[in-house]
Amino acid sequence: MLEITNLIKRYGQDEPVLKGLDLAVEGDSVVAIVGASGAGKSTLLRCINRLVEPTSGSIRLNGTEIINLRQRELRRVRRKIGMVFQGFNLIDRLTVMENVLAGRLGYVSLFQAVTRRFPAEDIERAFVLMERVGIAHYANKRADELSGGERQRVGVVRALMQEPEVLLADEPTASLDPRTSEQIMMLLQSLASELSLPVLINIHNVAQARSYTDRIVGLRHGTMIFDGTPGEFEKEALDAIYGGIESPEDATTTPETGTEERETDHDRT
Ligand SMILES: Nc1ncnc2c1ncn2[C@@H]1O[C@H](COP(=O)(O)OP(=O)(O)OP(=O)(O)O)[C@@H](O)[C@H]1O
Repeated sequence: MLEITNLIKRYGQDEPVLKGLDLAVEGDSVVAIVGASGAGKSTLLRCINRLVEPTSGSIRLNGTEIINLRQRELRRVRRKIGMVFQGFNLIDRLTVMENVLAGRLGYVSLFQAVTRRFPAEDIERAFVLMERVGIAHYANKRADELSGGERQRVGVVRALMQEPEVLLADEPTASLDPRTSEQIMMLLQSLASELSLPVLINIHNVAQARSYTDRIVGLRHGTMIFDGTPGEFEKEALDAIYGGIESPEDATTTPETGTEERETDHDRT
């Protein structure tokens, strides 16, 4: 379980970007974090893995306080926090398998890492996960030979190789076409439930947030102003979060479209 209490983040002397957030996320819950540009969504995710240093508050992952951990303990806890990125963050010249195994770097010795001698169980786990997301046949291909959707599947498997206790996804579908985006959202949703893994997804596409998550958290200027189910996320919440301006994605994609796609594509993911 991830428990965030009174989280404040201030960059320099500026006005705080996160103004005392409270959020608790249980295993296998998929939470969308929505909000206008600059609302603090990325800062929130980055505070959780301490890529950004929180100013104050508490972030506990299955009982371990993350704030104030020193380097060594922080490295250990970071292994438990998987991250999926908008731009995939793969190493292009390496193969899919090599990229996937990078998820184990926090667990193996420097010698094993440098000589690429990963334990057999790591390689086996890599194949199981790659099979699961449909990229096992690309294991020996270079990462830059894959499509965007395939590259994001590599990113997801790399994160899962860490055996994470929480998965953070920062705009994981923003670089993908609508259909591929929905497949990735569906995949994250199914993996959360299969692995009992809480997943937090920063997302601009409100329709996809509604269709593929269990809970939506809305931020405005660093304050949580909505926390509810997709069914409760109606015009009033949208107006409060986006100041009455309909988000562009919501105008072009309806939640119903998402539902149809989900049924059609069910077997693929
Ligand atoms: N390293 C930084 N130094 C100073 N200010 C920052 C830094 N990173 C982010 N900010 C500011 O913090 C605020 C929140 O940024 P953040 O990236 O968390 O928002 P966001 O909701 O993720 O936006 P977007 O949807 O555009 O990615 C913005 O005003 C931004 O300019």
